Amino acid sequence: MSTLYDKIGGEAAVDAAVGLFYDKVLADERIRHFFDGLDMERQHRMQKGFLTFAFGGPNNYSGKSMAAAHRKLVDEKGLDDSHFDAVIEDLGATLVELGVPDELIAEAAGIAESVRDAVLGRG
Ligand code: HEM
Repeated sequence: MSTLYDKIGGEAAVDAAVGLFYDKVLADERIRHFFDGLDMERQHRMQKGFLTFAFGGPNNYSGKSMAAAHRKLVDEKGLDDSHFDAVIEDLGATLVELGVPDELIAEAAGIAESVRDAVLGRG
């Protein structure tokens, strides 16, 4: 059965989406401050890791848990649901621009939702 990742277009789609998504996140006044001062490599790890995950892609990510990766942001910078909502919105806008059908966008948002509590340190 083909996964959402395959349906969206696999790694090529992730690569196409990374640049667009990055521009939206950094232009988004609700969340851009979380990325201030991060080097490009870390930025890229976040964007690509986020998109691959949201597309249900191959789980090559071997870094920290979602909770550990975002703990400082929650504890020191007040990362909360409103910021999570903003990222999901930017993801949706990115995929609309790439011509991804609505039902696949909804699927990607659903996958991202599945780690909301972990990212926000609620378990
Ligand atoms: C589905 C939700 C999310 C996923 C799958 C995700 C994924 C990731 C991944 C894979 C990393 C890299 C961790 C590492 O290798 O060190 C990361 C780091 C990061 N994430 Fe997320 N993220 C999500 C939500 C968010 C949200 C809502 C924000 C802020 C608005 C955010 C901001 C960041 C930042 C700033 C880093 C870098 C932290 C650092 O390097 O110190 N993430 N995220």
